[in-house]
Amino acid sequence: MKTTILIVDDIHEIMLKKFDQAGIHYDYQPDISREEAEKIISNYSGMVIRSKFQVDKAFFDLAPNLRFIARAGAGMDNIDDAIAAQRAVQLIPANEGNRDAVGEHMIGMLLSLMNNLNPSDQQIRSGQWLREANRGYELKGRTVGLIGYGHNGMAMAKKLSGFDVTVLAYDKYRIGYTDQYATEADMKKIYKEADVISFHIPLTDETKGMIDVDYLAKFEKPIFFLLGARGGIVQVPAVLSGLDSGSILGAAFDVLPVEKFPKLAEQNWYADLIRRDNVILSPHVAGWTFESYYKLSEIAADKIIAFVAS
Ligand SMILES: O=C(O)CC[C@@H](O)C(=O)O
Repeated sequence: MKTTILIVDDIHEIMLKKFDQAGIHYDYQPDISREEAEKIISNYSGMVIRSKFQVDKAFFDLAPNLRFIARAGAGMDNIDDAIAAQRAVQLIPANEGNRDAVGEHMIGMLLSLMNNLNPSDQQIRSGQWLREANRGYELKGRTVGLIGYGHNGMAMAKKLSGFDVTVLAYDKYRIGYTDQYATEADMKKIYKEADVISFHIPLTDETKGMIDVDYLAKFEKPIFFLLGARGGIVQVPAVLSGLDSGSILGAAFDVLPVEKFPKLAEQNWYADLIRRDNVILSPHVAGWTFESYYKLSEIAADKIIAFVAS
């Protein structure tokens, strides 16, 4: 079957240009609904997605000719990878495309938390000039624990290298590496030494809800907590308890277990989360820059072209 790709989400035109140059056929249908995609997917050998819909067993059953699914993004949690493996459908992520964006965003959130930028900005807008209440903390000399050391974790470590911090990285799947930006560590060392923790791991059956009260209780020092991976890995009430007890000094969430309104506002932890000055939130945009929009599409296109040629 000739390679024909269905692109079901909004991508940068660089991808289409690259496919044109490589002579690859595609249908660019960024507004297609899942129902419409289900009707036509059997005609395609490849698919490009972002976060639009879950590619589950029901969808795979309608796609007997599919050889690959590429994601113009990093996380592949909206694809059933077990079914993909069973059906020999290659999954192609493009995580190199937004790692810089995520690293910069998470460091921005951290610096903002450590220097009270959000509350002080709001205070000035409401006529309050409070200096002592806004005394900040410095990052220099602290230890940052990275949990997950793939593309995103490594980009974060590299960006932290100018801050005079110690970076400890734990990755269950990368034992025995060394690089100039982070020191490999087990979780025991991170629990003991980290002042800041940042998660760079995917959402899987194993990681779902893993950041709970017991997990957070293992950290021996008060920590700043950063989450820019997937909201599904955290139990938000556990972080709120840590903020109450002082074992968490501040928390930054670019992702939440439930995203978008109105569902987010219906969560029983939402009101408690948003009332706090030492919490900073962004709407799943850490990897969402003008530059990453281009790079994600460019990298996904290059990987698809290489896969098709192989
Ligand atoms: O495309 C998106 O909406 C998600 C972006 C990001 O979380 C990713 O997995 O690359």
